Amino acid sequence: MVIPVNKLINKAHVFMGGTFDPIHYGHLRTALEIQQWLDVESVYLMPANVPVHRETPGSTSAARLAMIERAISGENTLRCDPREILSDRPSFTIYTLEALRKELGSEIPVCMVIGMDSFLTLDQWYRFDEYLSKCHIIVAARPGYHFKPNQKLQQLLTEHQVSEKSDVLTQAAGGILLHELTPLSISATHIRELLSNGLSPRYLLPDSVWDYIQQNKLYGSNEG
Ligand SMILES: Nc1ncnc2c1ncn2[C@@H]1O[C@H](COP(=O)(O)OP(=O)(O)OP(=O)(O)O)[C@@H](O)[C@H]1O
Ligand SMILES: O=C(O)c1ccc[n+]([C@@H]2O[C@H](COP(=O)([O-])O)[C@@H](O)[C@H]2O)c1
Repeated sequence: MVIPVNKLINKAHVFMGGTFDPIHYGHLRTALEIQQWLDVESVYLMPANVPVHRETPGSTSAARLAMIERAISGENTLRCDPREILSDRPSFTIYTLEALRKELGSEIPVCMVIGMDSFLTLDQWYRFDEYLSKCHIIVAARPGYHFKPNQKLQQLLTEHQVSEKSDVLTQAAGGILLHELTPLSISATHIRELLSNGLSPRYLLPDSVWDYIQQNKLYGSNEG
């Protein structure tokens, strides 16, 4: 059977890690736009359990997972990969990349999506010099974070930056691709601040997530 070209779905495995404390439209829109741009079947949101690089999240792992499930309910192209959040060990991304490679083999492209703020700290991540042998890195622009790489990151870019999506769809790993998206100046920090000041975060995140926050009185909110 001949499959029409526009029905061919790229096989790359794409994931976006985060604390998601709570998940908001900045995460969701980024994941969706990247899924559509790459024309892959889905993008996996990968919540961290024990973040290795920041304070303990303001809500439990179970609550963060429940909010993600509510946020992506009904959207087939976004999925949750709970491997980190269901694991007791610290959520070092390199362990996840090793596990993905074991499952997927060495040929399928793996793309890790991170925002510009995350990218600017990448050289401090555990065993970061091994990342590009295991995955591509897609860096999503984020309002408020300008592209100012330090010397180490500049060096990494000189060696690995690519400019076309075909570069990450046809090779298994090794490319860094910077990508512009609909700019959404939304952060979980701002949402938590609004809530702790008794203000509504509505329209910065899905109503299903806002309902969950109120029902469970998360982040110092009072039930509405
Ligand atoms: N508005 C946004 N636009 C683009 N990328 C984003 C946006 N918000 C978060 N990201 C990216 O999503 C990933 C997960 O982010 P995270 O869960 O830390 O959310 P956050 O809003 O940055 O949270 P916090 O304010 O608590 O640090 C990171 O790579 C981050 O850069
Ligand atoms: O493995 C590391 O050393 C490491 C250091 C900093 C961040 N990360 C991962 O980067 C992703 C985004 O982190 P954050 O703080 O924006 O939620 C999330 O999946 C973290 O586990 C991973």
